[in-house]
Amino acid sequence: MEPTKPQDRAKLAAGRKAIEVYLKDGMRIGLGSGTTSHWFVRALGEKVREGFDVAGVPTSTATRDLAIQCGVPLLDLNDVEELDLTIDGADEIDHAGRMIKGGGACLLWEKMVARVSRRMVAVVDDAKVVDTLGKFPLPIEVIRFGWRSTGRELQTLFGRFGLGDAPMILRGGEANPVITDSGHYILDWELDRIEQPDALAPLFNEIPGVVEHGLFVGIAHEMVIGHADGSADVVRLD
Ligand SMILES: O=C(CO)[C@H](O)[C@H](O)COP(=O)(O)O
Repeated sequence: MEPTKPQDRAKLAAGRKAIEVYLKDGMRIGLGSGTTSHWFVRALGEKVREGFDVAGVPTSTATRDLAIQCGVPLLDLNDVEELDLTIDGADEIDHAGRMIKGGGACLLWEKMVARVSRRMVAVVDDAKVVDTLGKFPLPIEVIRFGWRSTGRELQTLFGRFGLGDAPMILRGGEANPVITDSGHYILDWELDRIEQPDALAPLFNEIPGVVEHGLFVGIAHEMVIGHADGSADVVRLD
């Protein structure tokens, strides 16, 4: 079914363009999460029905379920040394291809799958492209044990970058916290402007309790930017 909302039409345009430009018979593909990636997965299902031999590693249980519904054959990441390509969305992307991801709480699997992919293509609607990352709250996946303590360490780290005022927000709230596919919590950080994403990104994983963070730097090779009129631009980043 064709979407009616302009942003959804832009997401569909990006997903379709990704199929047109990148998909080749025989490919093994990382299947991203979120609504934009899901347009891609649906379009991939159509290709499978046309006879394409493709298979994918899903980056969330939601994408796994959709892929099964669409008839896209699945692979286990354990059995894959390298993927040809990952197609995945983003919550924000700057002109250098640095991204904030994890709005759908899937950042851990998304980063693991992107890492084993020869190429990673970000599919976004044009509202996601920004000059400076940070308006979208940065998601950080933490283990449940001592999550406040981990959060305080994160606050200290942000303070070193002049970002120390952001409150600690547990996604879903304490009464009903969001639990990721791997059983963790998400802390969302309203940082407003992340001026030094490259310097900040490697420091999160030094904090015990942090499982993964939603800054994806040096990961995307290309981006496909969809527009509500159905057109889409391909931007190469390397
Ligand atoms: O990172 C993600 C999920 O963890 C998604 O790629 C991101 O949230 C974009 O989603 P959408 O395509 O629905 O806007």
